[in-house]
Amino acid sequence: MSKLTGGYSQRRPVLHGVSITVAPGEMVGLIGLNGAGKSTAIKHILGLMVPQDGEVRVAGVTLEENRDRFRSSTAYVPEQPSLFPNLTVKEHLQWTAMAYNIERNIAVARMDELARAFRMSEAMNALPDTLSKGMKQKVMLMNALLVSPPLLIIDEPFLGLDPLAIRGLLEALEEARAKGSAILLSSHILPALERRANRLVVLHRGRVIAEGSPREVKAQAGCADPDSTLDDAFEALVITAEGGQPLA
Ligand SMILES: Nc1ncnc2c1ncn2[C@@H]1O[C@H](COP(=O)(O)OP(=O)(O)OP(=O)(O)O)[C@@H](O)[C@H]1O
Repeated sequence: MSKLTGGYSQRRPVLHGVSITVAPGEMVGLIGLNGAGKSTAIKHILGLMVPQDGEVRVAGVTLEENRDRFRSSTAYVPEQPSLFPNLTVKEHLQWTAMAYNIERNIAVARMDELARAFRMSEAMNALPDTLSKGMKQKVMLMNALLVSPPLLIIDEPFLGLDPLAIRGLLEALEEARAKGSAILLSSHILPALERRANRLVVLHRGRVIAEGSPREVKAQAGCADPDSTLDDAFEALVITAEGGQPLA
């Protein structure tokens, strides 16, 4: 998105001239306090909200220029899993494979790989109601990774996942990234982003207050100490943006 201003009312925009770029083969972490504007930015990128100013381009096109290309180039995993109650895990994946015209052999091999990566092999014939919260989230992630679209947007993927699932997810994302997917990850779990994201965008009150590699963001925050963490840097950036006031 480029110089985007937008929100829920014309009079009080939530985003003010926000630019976020995610290049193919790049994993970008979107971070910010509750209410900073992350979900609003994601809704604009998905074409669910109309910008007041600026534009969103996905795979080179705006929604108005090419609706099909814009929409089919993105897979989105929301924070709250939403699954079909009457479809098993495997049927969800088969349905996705069909909807996205993935060749049968490739889909079957990929489903096996994903089931192993997320330790879901034994749950493939289960219905959503019988799965734990984290397992439902895994099904959402497996569906998105099966499609492996040009742009993958994931909202707070780590909550509810056990440590091995987080590792499985990060490895699967790394693989998607290496194959050329652009990945935008919105999360409050900064250590995972610090280790894995190529770039970070820090949003505060609807504005980008820092951007760059984790190391660059720490430098922008004035965190010179090599032991300082991204959490330290984030706190320093927000305090500076608030004019030096301690956070309430
Ligand atoms: N449907 C809505 N109608 C009106 N205002 C909204 C709506 N959704 C969010 N907002 C407002 O927009 C601002 C940004 O909210 P947003 O959900 O984008 O934040 P966020 O960074 O995703 O926060 P969180 O980390 O809590 O998910 C907040 O001030 C919020 O109150």
